[in-house]
Amino acid sequence: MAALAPPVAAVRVAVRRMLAGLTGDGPVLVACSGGADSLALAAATAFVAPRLGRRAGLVTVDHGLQPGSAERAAAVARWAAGIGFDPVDAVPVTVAGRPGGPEAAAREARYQALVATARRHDAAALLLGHTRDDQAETVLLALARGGGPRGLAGMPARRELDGVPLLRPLLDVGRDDTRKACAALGLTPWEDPHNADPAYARSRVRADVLPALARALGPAVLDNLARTARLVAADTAALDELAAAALAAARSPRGGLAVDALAALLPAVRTRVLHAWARELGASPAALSHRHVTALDALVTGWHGQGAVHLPGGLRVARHEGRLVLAEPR
Ligand SMILES: Nc1ncnc2c1ncn2[C@@H]1O[C@H](COP(=O)(O)OP(=O)(O)OP(=O)(O)O)[C@@H](O)[C@H]1O
Repeated sequence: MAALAPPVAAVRVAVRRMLAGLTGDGPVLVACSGGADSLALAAATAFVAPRLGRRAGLVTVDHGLQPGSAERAAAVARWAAGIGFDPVDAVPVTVAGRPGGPEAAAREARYQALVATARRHDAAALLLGHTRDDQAETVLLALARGGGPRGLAGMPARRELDGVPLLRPLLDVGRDDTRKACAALGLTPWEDPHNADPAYARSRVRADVLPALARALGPAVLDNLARTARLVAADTAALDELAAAALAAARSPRGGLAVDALAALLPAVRTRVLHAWARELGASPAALSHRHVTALDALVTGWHGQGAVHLPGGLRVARHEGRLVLAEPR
């Protein structure tokens, strides 16, 4: 018997690690575009899941944005059914008419369809094919955009979306390995033209910035960026927990938050408390910026009788009798 190619083994090990601790009886569902990352993930899951006593399903989304996209989705679904995935779904979505740019709209439509499919099948988890390279790109983009620790924490290996556990087993596997794994298994990945389109910041990071960094600083750069994300994610989770407890303790029985309690907090905890509270009041997370939180913070730490702070969604927060309170809309 031919020896197992190391990249194939690396992807299988990563998937086995992630699935080993999974609870729930339903199938695991691989989100597969047909690209090298999710194709390698799918092939590994088809091998590993049954050996762990789990059913493996696959879902592919047709964004309908390129000629031939329906055929691509159908080809992925045929391949999946042929190697034993069950259930297999090819789900068409409508991207036009959603808010945000085309990339954000496609992403939103994709996640909605993926999660809806996972719920329909009572899936134990939805598996995504993001790799260490994707993580490194995410961290660099967040750094360049001033995203703060939450951005630098990158993509989590596990999180829940609408009750569905989203898992990213390949965050420690390089894109090189997913390509090599596909080649070793005789699989031909679909090349998404968007991935090479210089109109997208992520494509430019992928094609120009990361290779330049690796040339200048050595190939460990990718690993180091991904490790940075893990370290920051752990710190961020700890700060979030402290902030949740501090928010509960700062609530005033008369409504709003007590300024004294807020003033006693460390700045990193206080800004998180204010951010969480503003979201609770109804400010949309996407529109809530550093500037808004800084203005709220000034009501606590730089008080000089200033007026109410305006938050997204027409909300106004004022300092009143030692509390931060939601002011009446004008
Ligand atoms: N059309 C799709 N249908 C199903 N899942 C998708 C689709 N597009 C992306 N995904 C899932 O989201 C993950 C990230 O996709 P994205 O396009 O951001 O990265 P990528 O590196 O190009 O991944 P891939 O090589 O697998 O296409 C994919 O690995 C896959 O799990």
